[in-house]
Amino acid sequence: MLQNPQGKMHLKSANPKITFVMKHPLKESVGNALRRRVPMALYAFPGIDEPYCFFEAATVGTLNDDEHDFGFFYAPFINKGEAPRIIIPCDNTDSMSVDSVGDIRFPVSTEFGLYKEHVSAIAAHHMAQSGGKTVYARRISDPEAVVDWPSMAFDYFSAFPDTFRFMFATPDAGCWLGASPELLIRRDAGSSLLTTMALAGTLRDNTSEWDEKNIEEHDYVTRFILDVFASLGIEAAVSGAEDVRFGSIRHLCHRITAHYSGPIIPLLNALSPTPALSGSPRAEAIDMISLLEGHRSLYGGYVGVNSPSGIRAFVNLRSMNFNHKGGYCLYAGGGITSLSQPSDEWLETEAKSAVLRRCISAHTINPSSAYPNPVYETPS
Ligand SMILES: C=C(O[C@@H]1C=C(C(=O)O)C=C[C@H]1O)C(=O)O
Repeated sequence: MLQNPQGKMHLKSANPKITFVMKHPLKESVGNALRRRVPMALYAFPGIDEPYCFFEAATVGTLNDDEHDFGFFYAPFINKGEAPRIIIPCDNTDSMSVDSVGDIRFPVSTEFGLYKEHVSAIAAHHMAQSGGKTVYARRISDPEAVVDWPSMAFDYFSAFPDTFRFMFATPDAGCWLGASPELLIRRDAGSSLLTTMALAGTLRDNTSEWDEKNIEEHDYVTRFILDVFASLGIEAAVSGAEDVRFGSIRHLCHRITAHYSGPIIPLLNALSPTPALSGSPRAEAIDMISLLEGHRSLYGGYVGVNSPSGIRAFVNLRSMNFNHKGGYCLYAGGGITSLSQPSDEWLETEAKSAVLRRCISAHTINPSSAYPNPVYETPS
């Protein structure tokens, strides 16, 4: 259904008590919600075309284990164990305005010169340490471009039907959209079966075998997840290696399952950010990221849905922060080890963000003079 946003559709609420009456086709409703600057969320689970959304009335609170709040939740990259924020459908139109965040200041685009300098420094650091990994991300931003966000989002979502697609707006987070291939946690209601994945390592072609660099950066993630589970007394099983496709690229993936019926929020917060988005050793990698990149906001944190059928959380990546009035910043990163080459890593971030950039260009109404076209420097 996301492929045909003009058509009629059944909208499902995450909260069984709320019925949504859509007066407009979906794309128009998204546009109206953004213009009205009220909290909203729209999402579609991997492999399912039917989007769920709350536009008409929604409020923002915190998601706690002991409260059965159903809705769309999100947490930032730097997460000091706080409960995620949650957007909950409600009966009243909320007076909260997404504008109350004030004017969003988007970080500037990371130029290749700075990127190369940072990636080289990180690789040298891991060489000196004889191991380890840091996930370094670049920003691609245009503070002024005006984009038709609903059309852009539906194009982007249509390109990645196997991902968790999301778009939401709140006063504290501003507006975000993304298509995440990376599951953080899934637990169905009434079941203690927990599923997660180690997803790290990227190839830009269809033929290469997984090499030492990719296997090393992947293994940090698998080991970290298993260590977190072990620290909570959770015994886990790891599946065989598989490739997960994202457009023209492939990621190395191991699915991990366990039985766990304990509180889920502490587990989510212990896992996030995994070394797929931070690095290893994790605390040191997070410090290095803060120093070199600055504030990541929600990129690298998680987004998800708590509903009567269970909880599903995904890593917030292949995503962007935008302002309904104009301006955006998208994020694209990759794991840097002692074996990293800055030009290769840059091309990896180009590949990860290619569809997002293409969709933005296709739906830009007035390219700003500061950044008329997404033309990227080719690394030398
Ligand atoms: C950091 C990103 O992706 C992560 C890093 C990967 C890698 O370094 O190979 C692969 C998948 C993701 O876990 C991103 O897309 O921004």
